Amino acid sequence: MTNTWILTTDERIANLVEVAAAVGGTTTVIAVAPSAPAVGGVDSVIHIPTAENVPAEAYAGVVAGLLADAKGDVILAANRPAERSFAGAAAAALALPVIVGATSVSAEGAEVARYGGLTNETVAFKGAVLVLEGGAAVEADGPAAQVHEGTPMGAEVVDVQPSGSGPANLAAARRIVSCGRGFKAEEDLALAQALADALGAEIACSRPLAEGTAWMTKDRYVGVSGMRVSPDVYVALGISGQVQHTSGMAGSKIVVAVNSDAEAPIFQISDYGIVGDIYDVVPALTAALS
Ligand SMILES: Cc1cc2nc3c(=O)[nH]c(=O)nc-3n(C[C@H](O)[C@H](O)[C@H](O)COP(=O)(O)OP(=O)(O)OC[C@H]3O[C@@H](n4cnc5c(N)ncnc54)[C@H](O)[C@@H]3O)c2cc1C
Repeated sequence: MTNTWILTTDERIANLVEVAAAVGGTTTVIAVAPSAPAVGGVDSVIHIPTAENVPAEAYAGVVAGLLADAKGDVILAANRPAERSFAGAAAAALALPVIVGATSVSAEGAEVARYGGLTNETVAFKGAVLVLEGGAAVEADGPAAQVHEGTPMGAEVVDVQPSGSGPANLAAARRIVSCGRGFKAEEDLALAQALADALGAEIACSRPLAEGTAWMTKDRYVGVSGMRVSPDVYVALGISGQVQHTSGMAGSKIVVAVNSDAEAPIFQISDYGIVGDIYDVVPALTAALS
């Protein structure tokens, strides 16, 4: 029987627990954190305690060591920086493939988005490491954690510089206001933030605003190489709607787009479209919602 392992640094793994249920067998969480997170809906939790000022990534080898007998199993890692390190270490130790961008997973294989989400490939495997969005926090009543002590690699946190927008969990967000290259300056993103505040939404962006300008952190860009989101409402501001972006938000229930170009592709997948200048429309929307 194929079993599932979930690699995480916290309890934000609701999507992974759901995937594990689809795989079948037992589900074991390996949690690398200062204290054991409470996670329900799984069979067992192994807690690797982190020492003060040692980054979770430094325990990647310890995580891989715990998975020594898991070659035929399905290993799920949340799509976050430390967890991606665990995924790489596990895949290297077990000589398993790493699969990113799966849209569904079973014990035997996965459907994986290809060509920027234009098509899906069916991948068969006997054991694999999959990097998927973690999702919301799971409910608290889970099994008691077994502690596994391990020696980290020699790495130390010497400085912490919080990003302006703070860590995001877009996969769990019910409402998202997303900004594109229609914004001309970083300070103009305050318009989008005000709308997000009025809507109770998370702020997100297209890739150029995270990879090109670095106006937002990389955990806030949506798309085939960024985050996959499925909120109730996705508001796209000054985003053209290239497939590399829309494949990451296609699961949104309601899409609202504001764009000055009536021919912008984003309107083809929008439930509500406003042809107009974001610098006029966004403050008006915010005022109407406040
Ligand atoms: C391998 C690969 C992977 C990629 N992965 C991703 C990914 O994961 N996510 C992602 O987002 N992109 C990704 N991209 C990039 C993607 O192809 C697009 O270039 C990107 O999504 C465009 O971002 P944008 O819509 O913000 O900008 P643009 O395409 O430049 O669109 C800007 C839009 O703003 C509108 N606009 C301009 N001014 C205003 C105004 N004042 N008011 C209203 N509207 C205005 C314009 O009409 C235009 O439609 C990837 C590309 C490659 C090659």
